Amino acid sequence: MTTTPSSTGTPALQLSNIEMHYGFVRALDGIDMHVNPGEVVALLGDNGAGKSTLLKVMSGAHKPSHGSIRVHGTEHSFSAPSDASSAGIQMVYQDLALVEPQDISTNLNMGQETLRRGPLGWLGFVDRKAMRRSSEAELDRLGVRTAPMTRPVEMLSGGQRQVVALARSAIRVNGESQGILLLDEPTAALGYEQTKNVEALIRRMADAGIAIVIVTHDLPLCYEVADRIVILNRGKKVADVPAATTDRDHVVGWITGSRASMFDAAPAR
Ligand SMILES: Nc1ncnc2c1ncn2[C@@H]1O[C@H](COP(=O)(O)OP(=O)(O)OP(=O)(O)O)[C@@H](O)[C@H]1O
Repeated sequence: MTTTPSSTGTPALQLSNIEMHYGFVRALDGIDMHVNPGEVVALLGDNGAGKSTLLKVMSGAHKPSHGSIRVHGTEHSFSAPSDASSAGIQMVYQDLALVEPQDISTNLNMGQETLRRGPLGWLGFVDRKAMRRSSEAELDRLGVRTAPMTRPVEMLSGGQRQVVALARSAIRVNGESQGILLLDEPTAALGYEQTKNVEALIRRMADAGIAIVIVTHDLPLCYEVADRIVILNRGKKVADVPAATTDRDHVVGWITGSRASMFDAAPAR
């Protein structure tokens, strides 16, 4: 597992002093957070802690009221998810955003279709065989097993759908620069076996160099895949700790607020 910065020492994604207000509600209050290439960071917190808001800031869906975002060291200002996507950040939403009647290959290639050669390509005809071949190669590289490429997504199980959605994002971010994946509750509503498959895929994607942020309420998942745990409480970061050496009771204490923030100054004696 990678818990140290990349060879250049530059985080894949770095947020500094992020604030976000919804009217009078301060949903995020001075958040500093980073994720390194090849690292999995679990973002935890109770209901209303600010996790979704922070994920939306990272994915370009929300513009923060204050603060800066750097991707591989370059400062960005996202006005829309397409800006974040261009910077190599892909978000996998809980609803997965798959097109149910279309087959796996079509879903994997959505928005990046291969056109046929010659006049048919000029008319916008897609090359389904080439798309299937390249999708199979990409999935092999990620070590992903799914149903046959021609199977419509509506015929897949919940776990298989989650794998297709994750693989689609992994393929998109695995371009020239190392990508960043944001996952919103990736194992919610999955059974034991399906959860294990998704956990294994998340680890393989990280081992391929992708930086991953997971929002979850699932502590076992967090301990299974995360290198580091970041905990929010009422819009503030209260802990940023390595998963391997942090006691679960401490994590629960930070989530519920019964444990003081590790960033608060020690009380004067
Ligand atoms: N669109 C909105 N308008 C006003 N307030 C909002 C909006 N979205 C979130 N909030 C408020 O911002 C705070 C953080 O909410 P957020 O959804 O980010 O929390 P969360 O940690 O993702 O919670 P959950 O685990 O319940 O999804 C909460 O106080 C919430 O009520």
